[in-house]
Amino acid sequence: MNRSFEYAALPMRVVFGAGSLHRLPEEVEALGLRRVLVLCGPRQEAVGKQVAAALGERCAGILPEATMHVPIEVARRAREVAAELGADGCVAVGGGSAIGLGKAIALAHGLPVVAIPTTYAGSEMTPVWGLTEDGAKRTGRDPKVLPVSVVYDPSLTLSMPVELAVTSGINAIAHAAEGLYAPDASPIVSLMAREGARALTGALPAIVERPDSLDARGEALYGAWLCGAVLGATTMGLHHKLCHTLGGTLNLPHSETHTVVLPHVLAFNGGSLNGRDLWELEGRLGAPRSLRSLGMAESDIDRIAAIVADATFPNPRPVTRQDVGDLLRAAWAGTQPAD
Ligand SMILES: NC(=O)C1=CN([C@@H]2O[C@H](COP(=O)(O)OP(=O)(O)OC[C@H]3O[C@@H](n4cnc5c(N)ncnc54)[C@H](O)[C@@H]3O)[C@@H](O)[C@H]2O)C=CC1
Ligand SMILES: O=C(O)/C=C\C(=O)CC(=O)O
Repeated sequence: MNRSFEYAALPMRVVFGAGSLHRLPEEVEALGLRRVLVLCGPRQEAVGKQVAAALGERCAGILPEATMHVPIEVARRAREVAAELGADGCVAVGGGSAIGLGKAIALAHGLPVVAIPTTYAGSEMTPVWGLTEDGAKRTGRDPKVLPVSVVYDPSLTLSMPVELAVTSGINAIAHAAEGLYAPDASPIVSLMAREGARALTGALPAIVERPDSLDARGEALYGAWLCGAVLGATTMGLHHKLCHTLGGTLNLPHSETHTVVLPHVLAFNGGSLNGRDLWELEGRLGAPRSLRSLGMAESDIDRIAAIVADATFPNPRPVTRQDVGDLLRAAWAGTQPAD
């Protein structure tokens, strides 16, 4: 075989294991940080306080205002708070929204981010930032938003509702699926993608059956780490472009949108993960399978199809406006994807 690829390892530390939250103070100390701002979502203020307590006098304050898709107003306020407090870094605890808020501060002020992920979204492993302004989501890559240290503690994911664990796990599988056919894929990325998808497809049914299983939660978080690393290393295609547009333009929920759309994109693109199999797995896991059930109006389909078809992104198969419209109509109605 005539192999040809490029691969750049991202500079970051990972600490993984149940109970590893207790390693946070030494991570922060090793970075030389003295006044960190703790970021979390309003529904996770308790875990934000737990993190602040672990940090002791190194915590400058808590901002429990992380919001999905990082609205620009929320980003601006967080940047102001960080500056007012004289913060020299951020600790973001939560899902992609909390970590995204840390990245928004890093993008403007260059403060290092330590991430403690509590979902499987994978933002902690990427130099990708996202901001939503005037109904449109912009994303970009910048090395300064890549978290410098990531503490994965599966025990912090036990509180994640099973419904979110399922959709967030499928969000992670989406990174693996598109990483496998990305133009900048490489052998190490493909290994991570296959192993991440394997871990998650095994762990999600186990979580549904036994939500309190730390082993299953740990296996899912391990898979999420790998899939997040795939997202960080490759350029995503049609699936991620569709989900960004649906999320940023219509404010649809992130992981649920990924869950509904992915089987249809896989059926369209082909590739090594099968869309029909995933759709059937989603049915067994009780996951949402229609955009209609997420609140999308049918009348928005053509508008989203036009935005996506006019955008530039790599994809293994060329995409027309008609293709995107047909795909969205099937995902909106929740019909079984084509074989
Ligand atoms: N820049 C990047 O590389 C990436 C960015 N993202 C962004 O992240 C956002 C979505 O992140 P998600 O993690 O899907 O959602 P999220 O961070 O908004 O979390 C969803 C809800 O679940 C709660 N939650 C999270 N973990 C929990 C736990 N363990 N127990 C109980 N409640 C918990 C949160 O507080 C929130 O209310 C989107 O804005 C998306 O664009 C997602 C993936 C990668
Ligand atoms: O939208 C962002 O903030 C950046 C990337 C992602 O959300 C990746 C994804 O769609 O899961």
